[in-house]
Amino acid sequence: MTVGDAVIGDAAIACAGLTVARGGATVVDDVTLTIGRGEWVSVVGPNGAGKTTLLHAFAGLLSPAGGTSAGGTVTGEMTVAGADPRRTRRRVMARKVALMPQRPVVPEGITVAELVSLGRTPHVPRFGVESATDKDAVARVLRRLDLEELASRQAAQLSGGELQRVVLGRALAQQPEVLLLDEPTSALDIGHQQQVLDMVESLRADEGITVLAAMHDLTLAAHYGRRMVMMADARVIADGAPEDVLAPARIGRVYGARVEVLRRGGTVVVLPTSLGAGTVGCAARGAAE
Ligand SMILES: Nc1ncnc2c1ncn2[C@@H]1O[C@H](COP(=O)(O)OP(=O)(O)OP(=O)(O)O)[C@@H](O)[C@H]1O
Repeated sequence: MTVGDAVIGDAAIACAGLTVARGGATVVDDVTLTIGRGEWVSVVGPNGAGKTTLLHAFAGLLSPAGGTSAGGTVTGEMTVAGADPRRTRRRVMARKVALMPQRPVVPEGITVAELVSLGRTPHVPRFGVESATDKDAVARVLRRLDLEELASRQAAQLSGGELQRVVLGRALAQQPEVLLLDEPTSALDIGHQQQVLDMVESLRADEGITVLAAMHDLTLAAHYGRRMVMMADARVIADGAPEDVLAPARIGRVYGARVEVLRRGGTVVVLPTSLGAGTVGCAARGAAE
């Protein structure tokens, strides 16, 4: 099977010339990527670069079969877990691909356990009831994410960080082949950041799920993603090992930030520096190379 010029073979995600237009603007521009099964790829880039839109395109949230919806116009080639999300029914796609959204919508009156159970919906037959397997999957997720004590609480009353773990739980309960994470740890304290990302990493290593995670924390993104894709102005401007992508000059150009990039024990650490102490500094716009 090929997408564009690439032979995708066993790829979990492949796209060629993927372009998304929204509200008259091109917000994802000519993106070509191939992501192998079992990879963890971190997507980084400044606000508005197009990260969420890319994840939504892969999740099939932007356009129904045919290509156009209020969400945007998606052109180019794309396959995710063996299917084109634009031409595959949402329920079928949801058995293979789960998205943890940046801004979750929480139905009124729903408990934590019920919200996590929603992840089983694509697996439960229409007009059927949850099986023992479904209940087991939910119980396992509640345990692994340290959510058992919160199970009967109203989801709408949780703290931002608690809710973020519950929403990840819903995505994990889907038991997807491809897990799309949009800022999965933005509301978490440092302990829960590690707990949650370590858990996703163990699922990747043990069960071979593919992880594509949009993350703002460059150090965490580099620590968990063996590969990093950097976006700016709707385009992919760098794709490779974190130590290559996170060049201080590039971070300065793309983010308009002054940073120092250190290597510590095989991982890359990005430190903000104060005026005068930094290595670089300049404008954020027009950063695409
Ligand atoms: N429904 C929409 N209609 C029009 N423009 C949109 C819509 N959704 C997003 N955009 C625009 O698309 C661009 C990319 O947005 P996107 O949310 O993908 O960026 P991002 O890289 O995820 O940003 P952030 O880091 O701030 O979450 C932004 O300029 C945004 O304003």
